[in-house]
Amino acid sequence: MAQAMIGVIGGSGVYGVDGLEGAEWRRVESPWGEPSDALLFGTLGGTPVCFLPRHGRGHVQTPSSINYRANIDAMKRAGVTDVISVSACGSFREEMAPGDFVIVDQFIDRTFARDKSFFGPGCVAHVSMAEPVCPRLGDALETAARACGITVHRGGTYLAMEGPQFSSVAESRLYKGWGCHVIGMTNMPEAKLAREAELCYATVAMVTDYDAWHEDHDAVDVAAVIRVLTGNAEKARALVKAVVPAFGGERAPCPHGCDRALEYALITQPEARDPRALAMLDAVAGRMLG
Ligand SMILES: CSC[C@H]1O[C@H](OP(=O)(O)O)[C@H](O)[C@@H]1O
Ligand SMILES: Nc1ncnc2[nH]cnc12
Repeated sequence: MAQAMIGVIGGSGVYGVDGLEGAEWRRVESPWGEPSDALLFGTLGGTPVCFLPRHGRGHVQTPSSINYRANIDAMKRAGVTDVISVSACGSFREEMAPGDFVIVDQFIDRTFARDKSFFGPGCVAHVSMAEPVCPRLGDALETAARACGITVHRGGTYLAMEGPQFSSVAESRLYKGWGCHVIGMTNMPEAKLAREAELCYATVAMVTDYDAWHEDHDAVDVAAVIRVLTGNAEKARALVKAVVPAFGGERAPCPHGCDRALEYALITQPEARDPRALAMLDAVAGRMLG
């Protein structure tokens, strides 16, 4: 049985980890290009942690310019087993109010200007995204959030939009009508790539606003997001500090199969695989490709 290493991808407002012991920023090279930043390594209560600011320090990457493949590959390469994605979001539900956290369990991917797979010509794979979020990681996050006194909702659908502009009123009403719970710009293709890399993945979506559908609230703008973000970010850092020690010691394989996602996904015949494609997949799929 292996030891867990928890990867934390910090979104808007979350640019570090509280109480990280032995903290050290280290660049991780990836064949997929430049990750958003160096990775911050350390331990929390003895459990290894690796933190990556999704937009880079200083928030320099847009949702569309983030190299999601390099970010996930770098984490996999560094030994991460579980990814906690911390993300600001708008809400389509009255009861999911600014300041609340949502542990989402579904995504609708409306992004269109991003590289979405590690696989392609020369090595084709189709992983299941039916259940994109790891319930074991979600359980740990829910328990830790409640222990921290955070108002947390379990389950919800996150609509990933391309951005960087926010939605129109018509779009916001449309997504609400589709049954979505929250909206953001970054969790896709991040969640798809984490699944391809056989990493457990869960999102803590921190509500900052009611997007543009709510008649009693102004449509979202960055100033409104930032007003709520500061408090949310403090709660998120407390949550990370509380959840990581739950992963200490030896750990059983994922009961939901996240760590074996490629087992029935690769379809290119071994003799037809392109060695150049395989070389790029050494970290993500080395377990399966030998
Ligand atoms: C600063 S508001 C819009 C911005 O915030 C969210 O980022 P993240 O998911 O990284 O927290 C949203 O997706 C947009 O990128
Ligand atoms: N309303 C919203 N739409 C997209 N991304 C967001 N991030 C925070 N609030 C958002």
